[in-house]
Amino acid sequence: MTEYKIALVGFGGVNRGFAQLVADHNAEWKVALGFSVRIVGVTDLFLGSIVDKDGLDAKQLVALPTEKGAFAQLPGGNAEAFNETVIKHSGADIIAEATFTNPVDGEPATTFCRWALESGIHVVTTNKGPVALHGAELKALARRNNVAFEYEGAVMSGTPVIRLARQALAGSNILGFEGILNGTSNYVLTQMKNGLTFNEAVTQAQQLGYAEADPSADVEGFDVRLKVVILANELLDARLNVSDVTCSGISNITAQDIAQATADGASWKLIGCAERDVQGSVRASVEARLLPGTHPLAGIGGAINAVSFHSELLGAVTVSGPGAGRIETAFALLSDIVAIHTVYGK
Ligand SMILES: NC(=O)C1=CN([C@@H]2O[C@H](COP(=O)(O)OP(=O)(O)OC[C@H]3O[C@@H](n4cnc5c(N)ncnc54)[C@H](O)[C@@H]3O)[C@@H](O)[C@H]2O)C=CC1
Ligand SMILES: N[C@@H](CC=O)C(=O)O
Repeated sequence: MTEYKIALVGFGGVNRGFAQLVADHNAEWKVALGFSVRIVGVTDLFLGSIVDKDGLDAKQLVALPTEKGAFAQLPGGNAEAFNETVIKHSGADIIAEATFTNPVDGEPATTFCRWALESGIHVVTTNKGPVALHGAELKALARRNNVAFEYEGAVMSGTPVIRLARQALAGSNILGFEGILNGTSNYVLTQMKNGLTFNEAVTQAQQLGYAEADPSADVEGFDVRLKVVILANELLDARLNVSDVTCSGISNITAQDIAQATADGASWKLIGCAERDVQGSVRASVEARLLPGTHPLAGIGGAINAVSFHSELLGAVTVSGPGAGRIETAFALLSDIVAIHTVYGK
């Protein structure tokens, strides 16, 4: 029986959600998935760090109070975040990287991924920064070190999009995509329709664990822009940089705009899209659009996301599911570990 030793880098909503999955489901994974997981280290800028090569108690980790330096309360824990030690020297086979997304340079998460990959350790991440801004370099680094760099949760949380398009739609000739790719902004638009103010809806999205550390990334479209870059580079063979994608958000949409749209049977949605033209160049954008009620994306509400892939052989294929959420995104880390097990396991 394979047992993966995992170190968690960042212990906010997503990695705490992953520890919860381990606490609740590790025994059944042995039977259903053919492996189990042992958490050997955790590090977090706010909480500190802890390593135990014999394995940490996942339930105890989940129950840790969100207080500065809280890991010092556990035997062997420290109030300081020894990120490099935990990544390189905890004995982990896999690093689950879930620190904040930095949309400018992807740091420090990109450095964390590099440390792991250079040390021959697999990386699973939900962080959009390293993938959108340094994806090609990190994939090459992983290949050179014969390890995996997996990031299913970087787009649409636990809803399978990247692997589905890359594997199940291989050969269909994907020409483009359009989608609702941010849970927070879709939740905000939905709650404004239900009568909340913009600020009240953003606060709710933060409480529910959907929003970025800086929620302006959600409502100004920057988060979707990273996801568009990831999907376009992955599926359209594009080499887009963030600056290639035109970008605007939803913060200018007023309660009156929403009411008018509702009266007209339409809905405002933040849409990220990209398409390849006949010359092979890819154009991409992020913007709020007023969709008629008949549009397939018009009825997607709350933190649910959806993306339609346009392919030569199938026409439109649309996938819909959770676009944010702690447990939903933690599931994406599990799906990455399953993918690693399929290739490297046994
Ligand atoms: N929450 C969600 O629904 C989704 C989140 N993501 C991405 O997953 C990642 C994690 O998300 P959440 O857990 O919700 O964020 P969070 O803000 O709850 O947790 C991030 C944690 O990283 C820690 N951290 C920040 N800088 C660090 C550093 N230099 N070293 C060590 N730890 C550091 C923070 O102290 C915090 O506890 C983010 O990149 C986010 O964009 C992706 C898909 C969905
Ligand atoms: N803040 C993001 C989280 C997932 O990427 C969102 O709301 O979609």
